[in-house]
Amino acid sequence: DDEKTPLSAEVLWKLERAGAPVVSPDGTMVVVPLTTYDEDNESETRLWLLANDGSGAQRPITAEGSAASSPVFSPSGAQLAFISKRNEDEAGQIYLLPTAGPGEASKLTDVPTGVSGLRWEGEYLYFISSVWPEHSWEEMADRLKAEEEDHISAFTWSEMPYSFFDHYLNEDRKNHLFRIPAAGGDVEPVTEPLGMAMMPAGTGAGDYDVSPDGKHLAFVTTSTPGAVYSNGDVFLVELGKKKARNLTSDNPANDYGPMFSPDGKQLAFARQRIAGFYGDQAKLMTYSMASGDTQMHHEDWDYGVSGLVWTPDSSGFYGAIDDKATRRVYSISLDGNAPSPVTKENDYGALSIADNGVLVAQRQSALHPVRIGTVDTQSGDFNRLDAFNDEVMATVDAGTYESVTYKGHNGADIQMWVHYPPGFNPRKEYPLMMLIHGGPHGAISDNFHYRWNAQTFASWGYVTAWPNFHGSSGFGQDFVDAINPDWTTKPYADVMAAADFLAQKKFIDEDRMVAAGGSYGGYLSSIILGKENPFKALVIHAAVYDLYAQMSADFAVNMERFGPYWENPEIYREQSPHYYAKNFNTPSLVIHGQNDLRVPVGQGFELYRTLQTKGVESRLVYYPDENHWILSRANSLHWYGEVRDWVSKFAEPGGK
Ligand SMILES: CSCC[C@H](NC(C)=O)C(=O)N[C@@H](C)C(=O)N[C@@H](CO)C(=O)O
Repeated sequence: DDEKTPLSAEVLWKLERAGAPVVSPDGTMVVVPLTTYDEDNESETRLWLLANDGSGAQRPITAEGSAASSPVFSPSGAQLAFISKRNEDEAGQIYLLPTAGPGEASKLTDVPTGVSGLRWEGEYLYFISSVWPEHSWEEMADRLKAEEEDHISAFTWSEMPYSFFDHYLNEDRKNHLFRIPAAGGDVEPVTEPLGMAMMPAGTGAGDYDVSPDGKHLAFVTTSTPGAVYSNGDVFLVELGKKKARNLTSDNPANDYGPMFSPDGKQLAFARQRIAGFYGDQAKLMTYSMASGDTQMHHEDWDYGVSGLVWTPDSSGFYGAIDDKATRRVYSISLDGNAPSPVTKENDYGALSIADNGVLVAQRQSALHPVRIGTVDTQSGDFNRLDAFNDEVMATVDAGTYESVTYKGHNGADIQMWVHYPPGFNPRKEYPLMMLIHGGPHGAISDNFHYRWNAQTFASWGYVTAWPNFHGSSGFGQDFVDAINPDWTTKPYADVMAAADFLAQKKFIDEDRMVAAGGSYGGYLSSIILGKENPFKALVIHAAVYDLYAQMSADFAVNMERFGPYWENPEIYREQSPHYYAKNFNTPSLVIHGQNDLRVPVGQGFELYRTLQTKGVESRLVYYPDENHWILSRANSLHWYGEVRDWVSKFAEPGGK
C-alpha cells in the first residue's frame, strides 16, 4: 500500500503504551494507565477511563503534566485512588478522585519516603514504603534531606542483596507495609510491629493481600533475610497480632502471589519447587482458612500458573498462561476438571475481574500494541474498549508473520515465529536476520516487543526468525529444563537448525544471514561466535561473555542449583564463551549499558577488547545511562540505527 509506511523505530516511539487495566467492581468502568513519549525524551503516564457500556466513551481522567499510576477502585466504585507526584511532592503520594464525574484529585498521604504497591481493602488503603525502621516520618524527612546535602555517595553493605536489576539498595532501609483510612487519618504500620520486612527489592501489590473481612494479612517475604539466596515464603497474620506464621516453610523454593478468595475461605498462592530455578513452572496452591490444610491443584498440568484472578464465586480462577508461544486466558477450576483455554490466538495479560464476572484484559500481537477490552469467558471473544494508537497504526504497513515448526536438536520439534517484510515476494531471495531470545527460560510470544521488534527488523528488508529453542517456557517442564546445566548444546543446535531450515527456502539468500541476541541471547551469540556458524555478522547485546564472572554477578547463573565454580568448575568452563575466543572471526557489534547490573558492563568491554585484539571487525556501542535494556527514546532510536547499519553492512537488505 503506497499510502502506508513500514513499521519503524520512529513509529514505535509514537505509540501510546497501555498499562494494566483495572475494572470497577460493577464492571462498567475500566481505568488504564497510558504512557506517551515526546521528542525531548520525556514520558508521561495519565489514567484513562474507558466505559464498558457499549458507548465507546473514553477520556483521560488525570491532569496533563502530572504522572499517575497504580489505579485502584474503592469497594463501592465511587472513588479511585492512584499514586502521583505533583506540586510540592518529593515522592509519589496517594491521591483520590471521585469516579462519578469530573473532579479534582485530593491528596491523602504525605509520606516522605513515598508510596508504592497500592491496594484498597475495605476502609483502608494499604501501601508499601521503603523506610528506616523505627523512625518517625519527621525523622525520615530530615534524614532524606541530610543525605541529599552531605555529598557522600557511598553505599555500604554487610549482607545481601546489594542491588536489584539496575540500581543499588540502601541496606538501612526496609520495605514495610502501611495503611491509612481512605477517609483520612494517621498512617499505621502493618508489618513493622511484626518485626518482619517485605522483600528487600521488587516488592509490590501482588506480594500481599488482605482478607475480605479485613481481619487477616497474607504477605510474601524472604525466610532467609540477608542471605545470598532468598527463599520467598507466604506468611499469614491476624491483623493487630504480633506474630506472622510461615505457611510455606516446608518448600525450599519460592512461594508467592497470595490472594484471598472473594468468600474469604481460601488463600491461593503460586509455588515453585526447585530452589534457584526461576524457570520452574509454578503450581497453584490453596490454603484453607478453616482447616489450615494446604493443597496443590493440577499438579500434572504441564503449564505454569501466572496472572491469576479469582472468579467472583470463589470456585476457581482465570489466568494468563504461557502456552506454546502465545499467552492465553485459561479457566482454572478447583473442582478437579482440567484447566481449559478460553482465548485462541494472540497474547493476553494483566487480567482484572469485576464482582459480576466482567473480565478485562490486555490483548496484543506481534503486529499491534496492547489493546484493552473485555473477554467473553464462554466464547473467548475479545470486545475492544479502547482506540489507542489506531490513527498511527492505520498509516503502517505492518507486513506479515507466521508460526512454523522445524526439527531442532535431536529431531525435536521447535516452534519459531517468522516475519516477512511488507511486499514480500516469495520468488525473490531475502537476507535472514536470526533473533535469539533472552532468559533463557522465557519465550517469544505473539506480542508487540518495543526493544526487539521483529517486524521493524523485517521492514528494513529482512526475513526474521525467532526460534523458541530448548529452554523456552510454555512448552512443558521438561523442555524448559532441558538446557540445565548445559546452556549451550541444545540451544546452539536449535539455532543452527533454524538457519539451515530457512536457508533451504527459496526465498532466503544463505549468503546474507546475520544473527542478533540480547542477554542470554547475547550469551548464545557469543557462543556462536566461537563455533562454526553461517552468519556474516552478529549483534551481541548485554552478553554474558565470561561465565565465571557472571556466576558471581547479580544473576548468579546456576550457582544455587548446580554448585559454585570452586566445586563444579567443569559446568562453567565448557560453557563460557571466552574459552572459545581462539575461534572468533565473525564481525560483531557489541552493545552494553553501564547500569546493567544483571550482566555487568565489564562483560561487553571484555568481549569487544578480545575481538579487537584478534583483529575481528567489531564495534562497541556503550550507553552510560542505560541498563540491561535500552529504554530512553533517543537511545533506543540510536540502538535501532546502529543495529540496522551493522546488519546492512554485512547482509544487504531487500529481496533480489
Ligand atoms: C544470562 S544472565 C541473565 C540473562 C537474563 N535473564 C534473566 C533471568 O534476567 C536475560 O536473558 N534476560 C532477558 C529477559 C532479556 O533481557 N532479554 C532481552 C532480549 O530478549 C530483552 O531485551 O528483553
